[in-house]
Amino acid sequence: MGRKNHGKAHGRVKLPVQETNEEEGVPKISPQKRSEVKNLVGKLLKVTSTILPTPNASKEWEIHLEIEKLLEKINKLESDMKIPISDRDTRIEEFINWMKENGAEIDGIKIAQFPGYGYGIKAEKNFAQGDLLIAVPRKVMLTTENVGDSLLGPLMRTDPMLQHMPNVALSLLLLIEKFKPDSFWKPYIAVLPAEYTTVLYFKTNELQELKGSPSLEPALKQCRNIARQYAYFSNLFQQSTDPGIASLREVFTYEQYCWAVSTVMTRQNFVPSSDGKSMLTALIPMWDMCNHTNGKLSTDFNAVQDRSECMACRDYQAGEQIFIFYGPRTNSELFVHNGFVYPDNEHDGLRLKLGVSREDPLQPERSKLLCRLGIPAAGDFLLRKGPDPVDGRLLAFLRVFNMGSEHLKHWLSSDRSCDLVYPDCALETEVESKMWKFLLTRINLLQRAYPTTLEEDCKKLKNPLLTPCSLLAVQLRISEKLLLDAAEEYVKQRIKT
Ligand SMILES: C[S@@+](CC[C@H](N)C(=O)[O-])C[C@H]1O[C@@H](n2cnc3c(N)ncnc32)[C@H](O)[C@@H]1O
Repeated sequence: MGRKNHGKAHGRVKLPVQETNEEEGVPKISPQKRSEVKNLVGKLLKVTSTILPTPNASKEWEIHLEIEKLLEKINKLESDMKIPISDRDTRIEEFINWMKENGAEIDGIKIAQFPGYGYGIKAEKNFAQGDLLIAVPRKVMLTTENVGDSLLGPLMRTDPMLQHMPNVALSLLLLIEKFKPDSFWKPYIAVLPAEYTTVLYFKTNELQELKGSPSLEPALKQCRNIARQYAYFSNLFQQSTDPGIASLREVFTYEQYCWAVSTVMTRQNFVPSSDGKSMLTALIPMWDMCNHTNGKLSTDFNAVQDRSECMACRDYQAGEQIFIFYGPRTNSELFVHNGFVYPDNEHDGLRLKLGVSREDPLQPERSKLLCRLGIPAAGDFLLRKGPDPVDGRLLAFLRVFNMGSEHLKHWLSSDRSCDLVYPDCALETEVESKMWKFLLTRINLLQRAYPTTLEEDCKKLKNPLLTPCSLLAVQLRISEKLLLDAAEEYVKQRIKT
């Protein structure tokens, strides 16, 4: 598909390396600095590959600090390869023309700035729910199907990371296209943000705002994974004798990798492959300018017209911002994977790590009953936002977790054990009361882990000097605390009755 549609844009062309800017190439760094980077990358690979036998937040933080120190040195050395950033604002018209020339249907909408959102899509006429808003032909999408035809093709066929992680492959492809002067996707890449507020862009003091939050651990994991990927590819590119890869080596820095990964993380979608047999990770120009709101998914792939179609998820008046629904994600997930927090999130929830201890003498019985219910004996459970914070899965786990041996025996021999997921299941009062008290203790422990109060956070949010990343961390803390407070109230009511 790629070769047929885009001709030489996908061909194996060597990236030019000159001494000036993004349009012409990237300035080189000295052989001495390159060798220093190589040395630091070796250390980075080692630190990022540390295996912790059990999850340990303070050890994870120590590792993060070590990683940060190495990355700081690497960034300094690689700063010679920095390129000036062009203003995306000045490239919008060219991008819109490119989209239309390539068959996109984008009448009645435009790209505009919205405070607090960056760019977004604005309605220029009225749209009714279900109307077609944006149609993007496959031709302009950047997908993992394009990787095979690119400089990465030979590596893709042998490298396990590229084969198993399509988002990584797409990130590297995006970098290749960014630095290819005649890239077909140049008008698209020119309107992408120059930087992001994903956790990869957080400074140590900004990440510290998450102290006590259950979101700190996944945020640190994300930083560690991306640093490891960078180290892995940096090493690989240094050693490769492939001329295509040698060109990639000249532009590959930690900063550029973070940019590419963050672009893919915050904008990716999935489309069917050209033969319809599998799903591809894809960047969909224009559609990816839409910001998120509560609602229903309203984008689909039209196989007949070979294009992605986005419908209005509600009525829109001319002048309004048009939103889409990204999917049911918690604020913690939006924070770690999408670089924003959505205070009105209907799908918000808080991850509770729960598990039956191997030391528990009743562990075999509990595990057996949980298994019967299709629930793992250890794992992540979600405490939901809203009037009904405990879903059936969590409820059943808590019940089984708090049963005595007689109760377990009863429920293991009962053919009604599936009822344990329902709130109105006729359960022994003793178990019910024990489990609500257990949940209350867990909620209180989480609440006490935060070093600040909700009032202090709300006050901090109003500080005009707060950086965008700190602002997100404080917003996340607030949404977590509000959720915990509401869940605490709910559980206290259950204990009373
Ligand atoms: C797919 S892009 C949307 C276009 C983006 N605003 C831009 O300027 O290119 C997703 C990014 O938009 C921002 N975003 C999307 N929905 C948002 C929301 N409801 N509130 C705040 N930021 C949002 C976040 O920065 C997110 O990473």
